Amino acid sequence: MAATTEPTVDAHVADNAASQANKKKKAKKVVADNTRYQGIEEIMPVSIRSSHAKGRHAVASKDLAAGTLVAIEKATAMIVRNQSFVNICHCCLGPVTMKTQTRPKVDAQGKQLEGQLERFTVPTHSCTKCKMAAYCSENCQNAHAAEHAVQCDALAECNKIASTHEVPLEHLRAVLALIGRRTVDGADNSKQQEPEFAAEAKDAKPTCYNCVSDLNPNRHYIDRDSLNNLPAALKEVLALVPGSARITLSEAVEIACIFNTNNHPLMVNNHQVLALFPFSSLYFHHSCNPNCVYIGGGNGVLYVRTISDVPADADLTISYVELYQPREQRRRDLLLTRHFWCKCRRCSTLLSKSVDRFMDGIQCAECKRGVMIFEETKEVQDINELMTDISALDQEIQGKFAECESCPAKIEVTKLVDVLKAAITDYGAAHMVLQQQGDLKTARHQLEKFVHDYEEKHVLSPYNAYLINTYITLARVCTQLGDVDRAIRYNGIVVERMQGPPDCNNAVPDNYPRLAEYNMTMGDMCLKQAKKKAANKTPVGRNITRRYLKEAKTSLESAFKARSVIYGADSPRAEEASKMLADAKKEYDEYVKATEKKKTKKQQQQAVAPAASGSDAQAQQEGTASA
Ligand SMILES: C[S@+](CC[C@H](N)C(=O)[O-])C[C@H]1O[C@@H](n2cnc3c(N)ncnc32)[C@H](O)[C@@H]1O
Repeated sequence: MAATTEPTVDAHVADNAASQANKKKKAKKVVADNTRYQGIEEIMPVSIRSSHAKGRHAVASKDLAAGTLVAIEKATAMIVRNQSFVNICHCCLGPVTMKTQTRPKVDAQGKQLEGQLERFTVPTHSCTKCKMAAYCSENCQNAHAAEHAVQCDALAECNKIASTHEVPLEHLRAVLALIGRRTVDGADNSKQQEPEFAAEAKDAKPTCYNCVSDLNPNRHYIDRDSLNNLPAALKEVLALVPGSARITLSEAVEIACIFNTNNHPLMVNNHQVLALFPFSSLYFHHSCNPNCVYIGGGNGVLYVRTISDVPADADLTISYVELYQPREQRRRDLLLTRHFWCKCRRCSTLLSKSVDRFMDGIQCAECKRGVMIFEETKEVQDINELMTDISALDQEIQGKFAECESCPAKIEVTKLVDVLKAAITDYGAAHMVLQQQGDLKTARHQLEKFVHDYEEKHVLSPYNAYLINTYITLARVCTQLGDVDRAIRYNGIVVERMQGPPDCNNAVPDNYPRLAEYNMTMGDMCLKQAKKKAANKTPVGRNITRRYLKEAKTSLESAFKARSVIYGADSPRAEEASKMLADAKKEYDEYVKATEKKKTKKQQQQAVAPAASGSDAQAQQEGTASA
């Protein structure tokens, strides 16, 4: 991979087509070599395998309990996303502090306004030359210096180059970040490197640059416009990289596609980071019913943990997309972002036999119980085809009927598709009010109307993903509007339905991170609301308080269990859930005790009262008698 003579952009595009075709042919014959990655087997309970059918993949080396750590990997390269650019450190992802400065004020034409100054904020530590890297401290800036030095001149021009060639800025930044890694690894001196695996995050070293070329760029799936413009943009970028660190244009395009296809988004304090973890991307395949999760820690470290018990030899899988979506939506998301058509077991099962039918389906207008679905069979091979060939679906459904699974009713598939299309349009319109106008009250009204039109009128299955996603938004909107009782009700619907119908429930896996967070929110809201409602001493008030406290306990118990599995029993997130659970239990026990005490006192009084009135009567009688 050493620097060689630069090919022209056109030659590069032609080369690509040929090398892609060759690679496709080769891929069928060659079983990948795992040697470079075998070190992981010594420290983690995984076996790494390679086969014609699955390519490289990881399996459990023994029976694993839910919550077992199966990999720790530090990113080869990461980029803080454009919108969070100055918020988190480009070295360790810690928070960046800002300082205020002043500068001469200018008018709309850029003319300096005499004697007028304006204040603006900049990161306390940043590269003053390119202004494209922010840090949390001087230490981090120094630690990143060698990696940054080879990128600095190019980063300074990146914005301009990206907009001239109409390519995403992040594609260019990703290539530069990888060039930075390659330099500090010493790969520019053709040094052979091996990935070093660690059992603890503190010992993890970034996976070396050389492993990047093992990843699949899935170039034929990337949208043609950005792929066509990329070589010219990267050519300009490479010209600004110091000669010793420079790579060939072909290699730059290849690693841009690899980063684009294989990066994992990490959320760090609500800021998004894109990071490349070659080992995890290579060996943990995607499944829509995964048995592992990946969790991004600070410092660009990725943890992979089992979320269910996994028997020895079973494939270890993670999900690259949001799971509570209709199957076709998940597949399209994967095609757009990861550039492959999902063939996991869940997606390969007939829709009519899968829990997916509820998320996709409409409700039978006759019996108002059964779901009706359209069994879509067409595999989309190419993203460009997906964008352009909308008539394919129309042709496929002509003259077909969908049957109700509970009664003999049938409808034309074209009508079923019309219902779904209308639901998607209305769903989009209701959410648009929120996004564009930010008007919470109107948005709530629209979202509740969607629920009324599609659930209460029995149009969509109650488990349909558009309905659940509407409840998710409604819970958030009601919280913002201060209607906590309603927010609790909507959040409760989400928690209950997200697991799928009772007799068919693995719409999301056990210990699914999003579900854990909805349980956490539920527990938090119920606990706070119960404390407020406790002031209401009427029987109704007491009932509500007790119900909320009970709900808080149940939700927090689930959240604590799930967070311990997902993040580890000693993680700060599990600890937070444990503290809240202890608080909920204490509040519940004390409330029950206090109300029981009151009840007993009242009962005693009531028990004494008839006796007292009895003796009064007797006394009266006696009195009368004595009188
Ligand atoms: C780089 S990794 C896996 C490594 C791959 N097995 C190999 O040896 O090159 C991700 C790639 O595996 C394939 N893949 C993973 N999960 C898949 C799934 N559920 N359905 C179809 N292909 C999948 C896709 O081609 C994807 O781009």
